Amino acid sequence: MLEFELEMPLASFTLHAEGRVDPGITAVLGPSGAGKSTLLQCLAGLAHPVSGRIRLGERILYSSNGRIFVPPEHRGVGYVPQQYALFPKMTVFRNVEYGLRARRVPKARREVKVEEILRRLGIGHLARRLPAHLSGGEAQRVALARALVIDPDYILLDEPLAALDPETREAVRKFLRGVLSDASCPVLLVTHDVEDVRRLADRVMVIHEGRIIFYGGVEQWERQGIPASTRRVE
Ligand SMILES: Nc1ncnc2c1ncn2[C@@H]1O[C@H](COP(=O)(O)OP(=O)(O)OP(=O)(O)O)[C@@H](O)[C@H]1O
Repeated sequence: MLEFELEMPLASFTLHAEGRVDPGITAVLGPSGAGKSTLLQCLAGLAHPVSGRIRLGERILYSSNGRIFVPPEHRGVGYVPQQYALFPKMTVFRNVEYGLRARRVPKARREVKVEEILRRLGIGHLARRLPAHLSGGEAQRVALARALVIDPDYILLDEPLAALDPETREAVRKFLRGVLSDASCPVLLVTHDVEDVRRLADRVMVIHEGRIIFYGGVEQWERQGIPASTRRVE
């Protein structure tokens, strides 16, 4: 289980997020500008809160009191940012290999791991391509392969389906469900689309102005009629 309590002043409000995430897929919802991406960046170790703590099981990843800040590459996090952020001059293979190199995994082992994940995600044939020559759906899979190849302890996906056309979106949804359904770790998936919640999520977390105002099952969320709003509530 991933537990956190985070405080970080933002442009127009302070992110003050306190919660826990159980294993399985949690859809993260909330109006634009609510703090969803910032929360994921804090959990990944890419944004610095002013105070708080993050705990994954027994491991403390961040504690302002204890002066602990585990850097992203040592958190065991699989993170897919909004625009995938693939390295443009590296092939697909090198992009996916990157996290293993950073962890000093030996070359032979790296090759086995990368080939295995590319095959699992159905993109083995793209290994030598550069990101500029990938479709949106293919780039999405490469970003996911890069996040999963390190066998992450938790997974953060920031609007992984947003840039896709409706047809690809549906295909990628099925594929994500397949890949992540056996993930026994916490997965946070930011989305604005109610269909993503219904098809992918085990639970829902709703953020409003930097605070978590709901965390619970999909049915409970539907019963309460909380919208997967795309607009800031004025
Ligand atoms: N480093 C920062 N310092 C100060 N303010 C920030 C910082 N990063 C983001 N913000 C502001 O914090 C608010 C939350 O931004 P964030 O990107 O986390 O929202 P979001 O819920 O992911 O939105 P969207 O759904 O549009 O992607 C916004 O008002 C944004 O302008």
